[in-house]
Amino acid sequence: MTVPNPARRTSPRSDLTTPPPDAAEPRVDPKAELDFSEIGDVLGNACFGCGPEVPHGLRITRTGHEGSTSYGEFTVIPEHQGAPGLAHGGILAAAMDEILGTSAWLLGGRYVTGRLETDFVRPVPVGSRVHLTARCTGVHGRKAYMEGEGRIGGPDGPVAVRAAAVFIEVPLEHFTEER
Ligand SMILES: CCCCCCCCCCCCCC(=O)SCCNC(=O)CCNC(=O)[C@H](O)C(C)(C)COP(=O)(O)OP(=O)(O)OC[C@H]1O[C@@H](n2cnc3c(N)ncnc32)[C@H](O)[C@@H]1OP(=O)(O)O
Repeated sequence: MTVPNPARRTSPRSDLTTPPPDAAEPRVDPKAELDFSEIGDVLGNACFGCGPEVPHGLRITRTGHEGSTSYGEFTVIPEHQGAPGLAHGGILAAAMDEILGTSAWLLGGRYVTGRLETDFVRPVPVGSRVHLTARCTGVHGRKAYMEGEGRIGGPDGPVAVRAAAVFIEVPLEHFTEER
């Protein structure tokens, strides 16, 4: 049996992260496009992914979107290292989680990651600028199916990481209730 080489696949999707045939096309909520301040009420500026002053955080900057496709960037710093001189895989997965979550946000609901699948395609040296892209591939009930990739050095740079995910819509209380 031939084992597929993940580096040669163009999508990391499994059955669990592939929208079902009756999934709806994603629709961006114009309010979500405009009302960016609301996410600050939920996440504040303490988010490891995008908090602008979180020590050793990813400090991802969101650079724009077209429909549900969102774009962002971050730089791999020494504190993100796993193997010597290279980004830790968990850091790259966190970066994908953040940009996938940004595209889910644009749908207008409040979403959390239910499942995140990641293919690590090539090593990412410390100091790299990683360009992130994510999009919604379908919506089914409370589930938003997402996928994206991270490229080294520029939007057309080599793909380093690919991810697919299912985000689940939750009520505001998910974030505010005491636990
Ligand atoms: C641009 C402007 C800026 C915007 C910035 C925003 C950026 C934000 C960036 C942030 C980025 C970081 C983001 C983060 O880091 S979010 C933090 C990480 N995630 C979590 O903490 C989530 C923890 N889990 C839960 O709270 C619950 O398990 C949830 C809420 C997910 C579901 O529990 P709940 O009891 O509510 O729902 P349910 O169990 O009835 O399931 C409902 C449906 O969902 C399906 N399902 C459930 N789990 C999975 C799964 N694992 N794979 C596939 N499917 C799954 C399930 O089959 C069912 O489908 P169906 O039977 O209806 O068909």
